[in-house]
Amino acid sequence: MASEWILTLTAQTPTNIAVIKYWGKRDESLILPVNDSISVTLDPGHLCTTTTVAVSPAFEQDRMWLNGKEISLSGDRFQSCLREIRARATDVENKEKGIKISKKDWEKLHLHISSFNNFPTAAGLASSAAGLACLVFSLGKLMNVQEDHSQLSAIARQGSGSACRSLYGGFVKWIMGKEENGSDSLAVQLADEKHWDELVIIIAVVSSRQKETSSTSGMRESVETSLLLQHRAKEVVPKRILKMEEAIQNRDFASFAALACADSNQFHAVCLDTSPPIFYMNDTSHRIINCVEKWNRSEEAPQVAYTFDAGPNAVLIARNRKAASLLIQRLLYYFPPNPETDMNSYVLGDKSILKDAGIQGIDDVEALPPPPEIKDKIPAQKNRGEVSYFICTRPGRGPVVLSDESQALIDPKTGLPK
Ligand SMILES: Nc1ncnc2c1ncn2[C@@H]1O[C@H](COP(=O)(O)OP(=O)(O)OP(=O)(O)O)[C@@H](O)[C@H]1O
Ligand SMILES: C[C@@](O)(CCOP(=O)(O)OP(=O)(O)O)CC(=O)O
Repeated sequence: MASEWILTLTAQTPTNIAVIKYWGKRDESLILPVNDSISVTLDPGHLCTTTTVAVSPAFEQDRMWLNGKEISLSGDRFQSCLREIRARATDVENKEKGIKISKKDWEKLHLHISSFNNFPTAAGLASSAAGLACLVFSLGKLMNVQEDHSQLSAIARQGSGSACRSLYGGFVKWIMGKEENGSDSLAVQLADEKHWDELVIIIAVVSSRQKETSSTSGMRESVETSLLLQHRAKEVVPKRILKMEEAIQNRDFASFAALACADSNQFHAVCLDTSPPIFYMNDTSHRIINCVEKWNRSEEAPQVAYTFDAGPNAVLIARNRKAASLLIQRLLYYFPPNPETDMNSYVLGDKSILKDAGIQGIDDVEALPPPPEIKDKIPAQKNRGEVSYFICTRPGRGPVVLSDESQALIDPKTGLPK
């Protein structure tokens, strides 16, 4: 091997939102869950991680930069992913650059990794899921790993449980598996993103001051203290998984919404059943649930499903574009922005939903009438400034390699972040 070359690869990976939740591990170090879970992959056009991985004989150690800042790779989770993926590396040849790397070379070659999330990191938007999935996917491609996406998902799982579901687009199931070594605890695709492309997803990023308990420690405490978690894992989730798979296959929104809302509520009930109790949702989250429940009950069939992860942010799944535009009207009525806020920075992502709703500027928000389901009742309270911003998105595709050099985050000449 000549010593001056640098080989790079860039990939993009989506985040995902669980509609049947993963909460609780049976093995902490391998990250093996106590139940199956199901998620929807979110459109990477709006929420994604981009990661460039580089290898060179000139690199002296493995290094990583996240959003431009160097971070340590010494944690067990990063180390597990690096070890597992290196163990599966195969021969790589790049004729154009005259580079040949043999399977055994990978053991001594070091990596530089630069990653960027196009949405806030550690803000309850599952950056760890997209981030760890992207790390494993991009390294797998760079090292010519032959394993399929499900096998890669079992490696990403060891970085963060929910990351395994980001190896596929559309609707994904993480099968908990039975093996002690975790080899059968992996993700499979239930349906791709085109299967149910009417769905529209609106995320309400709720302003929150308090630092929440991390998912990792929260679920550890629930496993140790919550009897409801044991009941949920044994009796409730297995049946719900079957029903949710059926609802997705049949595009049965009424069942999908009932199951997703019930499962989110039960996950938060498990958090309350934990000792000491964990509070992830706040008053704003509860107000959003009320708004959706009230509206759904006033219609013949549910229009929107809600689900909340380990934080106060709401993920709202509307049955179609029409329902999404009626939803954004309601959300903006109850949660108008602070004065001086530019609508362009208050509603992000697919802004065409806003256009469908007839909202161009702040004046249109102020002029919104109360939703009909509260008509003739006590005027609804407005909660200005309780939501930081909304993101409009949809179910999206799985990881892809980006071949356009301009999207790479590492300079191919220096081996350092651009
Ligand atoms: N692009 C990335 N590449 C590698 N690791 C990442 C990346 N983005 C985030 N992470 C890891 O995930 C951690 C943040 O995870 P954390 O669970 O705190 O937040 P989150 O996933 O954004 O929110 P939540 O889990 O509440 O939805 C970061 O500190 C980092 O270790
Ligand atoms: C509430 C959840 O979002 C919990 C996600 O937990 P993480 O995957 O972040 O936890 P670790 O495996 O410890 O990294 C539900 C879900 O995504 O299924």
